Amino acid sequence: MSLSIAHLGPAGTYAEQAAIAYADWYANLTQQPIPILCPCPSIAQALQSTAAGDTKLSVSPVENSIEGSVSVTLDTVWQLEMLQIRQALVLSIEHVLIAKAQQLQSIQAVYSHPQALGQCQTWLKHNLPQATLVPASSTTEALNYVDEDGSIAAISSERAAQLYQLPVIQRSIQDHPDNCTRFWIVSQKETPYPVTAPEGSPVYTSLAFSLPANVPGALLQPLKIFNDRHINLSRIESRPSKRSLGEYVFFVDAEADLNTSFFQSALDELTSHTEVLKVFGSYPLVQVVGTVGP
Ligand SMILES: O=C(O)C(=O)Cc1ccccc1
Repeated sequence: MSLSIAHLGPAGTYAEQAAIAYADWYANLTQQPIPILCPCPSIAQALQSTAAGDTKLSVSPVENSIEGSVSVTLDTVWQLEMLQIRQALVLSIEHVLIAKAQQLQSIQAVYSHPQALGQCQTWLKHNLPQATLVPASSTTEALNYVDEDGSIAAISSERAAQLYQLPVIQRSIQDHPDNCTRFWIVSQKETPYPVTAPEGSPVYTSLAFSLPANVPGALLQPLKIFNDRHINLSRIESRPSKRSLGEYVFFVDAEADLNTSFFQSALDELTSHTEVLKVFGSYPLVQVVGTVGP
């Protein structure tokens, strides 16, 4: 039976592009049938479908080079303790403006996923100051609002414009040319993962913790544990604990492999300086992305 992969849908999203690129890479490496893609209405629902066992893997955006973290992915992985990150991949993102307008001045509203609106905010401010920005559940869902008279536009990909045969009025509207999003490939902890990363792929460990007390220096202790071992932290991000105002969960990506005594000793020490500590997995960042056609 083919592997099933959940992702934010409908067809045409960047999450689907990442899932297609991963599925091709996976089938090529394992000589297994190409995985089946399962579009979901939200990022949280994609992760929940894997947690519930309805899909084997999910592909979720976690961080963008312009907009930063995708909070819903962090919050959901923190909540669903049965999940484990198995791999990361990076997709290059080029946004296009889709509208039936003849000129930009006719556009009164722009719909897109909040990540895409954020990644294009400077371009939008300079080129469409009159337009209202409206969040949609995905860049593809935004295309439903593109109207015949050209007053409503959507930000999506060139690939989505081709899939749904809609006109592109402006290309490459992201605020920086090298716009990239990192995605996590996630499974249940007990699901065997048959893929071995190519030699030399960098390995990361993602974890998160809350602190035992909201006092000066409380964060310093956990950070010192990594510093003492010269473990580089490629990301540290705080999210509200949702329990009380001013209380946070810290999400950390460490450039180190969990399966070393070196990192295990850091975790042992970390346990005594944190309240709740969750390790989401140790995984390689693999260059899997080619060009995905429509
Ligand atoms: O809405 C999409 O297409 C997504 O996959 C979410 C998203 C949006 C913008 C950049 C990366 C991911």
